[in-house]
Amino acid sequence: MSQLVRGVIARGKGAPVEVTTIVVPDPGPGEAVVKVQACGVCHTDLHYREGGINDDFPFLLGHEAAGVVESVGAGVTDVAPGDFVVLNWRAVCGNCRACLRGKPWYCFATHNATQKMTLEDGTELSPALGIGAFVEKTLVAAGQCTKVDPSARAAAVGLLGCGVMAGIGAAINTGGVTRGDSVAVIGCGGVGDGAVAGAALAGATTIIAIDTDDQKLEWARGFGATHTVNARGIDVVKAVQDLTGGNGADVVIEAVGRPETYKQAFYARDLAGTVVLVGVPTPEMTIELPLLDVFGRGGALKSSWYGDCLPTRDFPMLTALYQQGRLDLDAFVSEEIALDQVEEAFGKMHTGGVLRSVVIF
Ligand SMILES: NC(=O)c1ccc[n+]([C@@H]2O[C@H](COP(=O)([O-])OP(=O)(O)OC[C@H]3O[C@@H](n4cnc5c(N)ncnc54)[C@H](O)[C@@H]3O)[C@@H](O)[C@H]2O)c1
Ligand SMILES: [Zn+2]
Ligand SMILES: [Zn+2]
Repeated sequence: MSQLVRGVIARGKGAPVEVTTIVVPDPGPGEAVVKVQACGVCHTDLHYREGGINDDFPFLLGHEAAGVVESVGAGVTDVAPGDFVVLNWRAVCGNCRACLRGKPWYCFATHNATQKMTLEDGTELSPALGIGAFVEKTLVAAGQCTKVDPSARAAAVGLLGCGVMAGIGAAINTGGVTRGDSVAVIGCGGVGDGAVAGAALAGATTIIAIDTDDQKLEWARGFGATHTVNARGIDVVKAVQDLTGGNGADVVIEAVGRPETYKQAFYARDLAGTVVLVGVPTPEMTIELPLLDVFGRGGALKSSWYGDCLPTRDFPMLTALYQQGRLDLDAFVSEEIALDQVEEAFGKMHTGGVLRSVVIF
């Protein structure tokens, strides 16, 4: 029997989101229905509602969530009703070329639920990042559910489902930050501060946080930034060079997704440094770089999807660090909000004052 629940959808490009009734089918083979307890508001949800990712409206937004498995379909053995799980948007297949080559974070056969959640009139919804979790209950593939310590706070560990994981993983997994490194992070929202926290966990000794908002910079210090730079009206590349003995940073992480910050990231690295691109640009964005500059700089230019994470390895590990007081996930949660405040939370991404708004059910 399908169930009727409340959820947040984006109907068309740029239109404000709305709370409406969603039809959640029973889980089919390999699927699970999860009672969502908390779901963070990520900038990628705003990209969806602005039509910046694709045009498959209407979207069921939300993808950074933790909750409890309510029911599972045939053949599901890894999770059972009652399990506390963090949802992931990349359930790796184990069999594709990427998986077999030991790089499952590039899995191109990601399994999401095959059935669709719909509106009451039968309109099929596109779940954001294959999840859709601004909803009381959601249908996902069982492989999208990763069990973590059930005593952990849902609002905190749910953030591992996207932004904070993307940031920590960009630093540790993609950037390979190690003890003694200098790291610059451009954009200190939930993702960028995840990168700051990841760099600190990895033992970086210089961590430069860069943002246009002083409040964000103050929070970045709390996550381990050793230096902060307000990017307004200054030469960001020079600022990073000045703080790294003229060299540029060993690892530069871009967590904004704009042409000017992509360009800053490219030039702010040490000649042998690594640039990690995490911010998501829109399809029309471009930058021009002299080929001599591309050629003349060694190191590596990488992008990072989901922090090159393995949810089954990384979610329980980071939850353990959180429980031990070594990773302050609570500090990412600026406010707990209700389902009908998602549009307001999008507004705060521009006006500031909030690191992560988290919808609590
Ligand atoms: N690659 C991935 O796997 C992945 C995962 C999640 C999110 N993202 C992307 O990462 C980006 C950041 O997401 P978020 O949720 O942290 O967003 P956010 O809105 O919380 O944070 C963005 C930050 O960038 C700052 N900023 C804006 N313009 C700037 C500039 N010119 N210089 C320096 N700082 C500037 C803002 O003040 C803000 O603090 C988005 O593009 C999002 O889509 C990527
Ligand atoms: Zn695969
Ligand atoms: Zn996200």
